[in-house]
Amino acid sequence: MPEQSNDYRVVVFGAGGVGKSSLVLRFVKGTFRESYIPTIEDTYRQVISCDKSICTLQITDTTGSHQFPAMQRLSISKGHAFILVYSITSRQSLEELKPIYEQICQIKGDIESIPIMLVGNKNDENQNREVESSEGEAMAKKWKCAFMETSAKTNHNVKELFQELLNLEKRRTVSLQIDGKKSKQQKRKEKLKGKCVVM
Ligand SMILES: Nc1nc2c(ncn2[C@@H]2O[C@H](COP(=O)(O)OP(=O)(O)OP(=O)(O)O)[C@@H](O)[C@H]2O)c(=O)[nH]1
Repeated sequence: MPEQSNDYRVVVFGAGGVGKSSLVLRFVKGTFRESYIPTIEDTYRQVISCDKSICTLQITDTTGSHQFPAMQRLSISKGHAFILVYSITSRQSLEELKPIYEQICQIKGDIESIPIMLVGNKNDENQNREVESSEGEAMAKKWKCAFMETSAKTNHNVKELFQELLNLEKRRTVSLQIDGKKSKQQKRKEKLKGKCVVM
């Protein structure tokens, strides 16, 4: 977990209607609503145990609207980890994640040190599928992040999604500690290798 803070800030991004609020509400409150109420921005707190201590997971559910670029930049700056959500029923929603990913790269720099999950939600809607799992996986590989398909409706992989994000953070912390012992030249080489690529 980041030093000097007991809050671990996770920011959820994605196009309007992909199910960001539904995933967060399913995780935090265990509920699901069929109706669609667009979000401006909501923040939820969940107490979790990490190793032998307690910390707070602060989850920011952002708007799917493109009207608030300053809010988006601020959320990226403050975030420790990111969940990028598209709907498997909308290829467009996957496309819309690209500029968000690019902006995370620009603001955060060394992208490989940031826990990011690419999430294909609504996987209960297989009959309306526009994006194959293999395409999500390929994108995640390109973006050097982890990938999962979920359904906020059926509760498929929702807890696992947040758990995996925390696992990524844990692995990152360990690798940063190991990294501390590497030579400057080796670190530079690895940094160059970790540059962001957008398809
Ligand atoms: N079938 C199915 N529908 C879902 C799922 N997740 C969300 N929905 C539905 O999709 C619609 C939009 O869900 P939201 O969670 O409000 O989407 P959002 O991404 O937060 O939307 P914005 O607030 O506009 O950014 C609602 O009608 C939900 O019931 C899912 O996993 N499966």
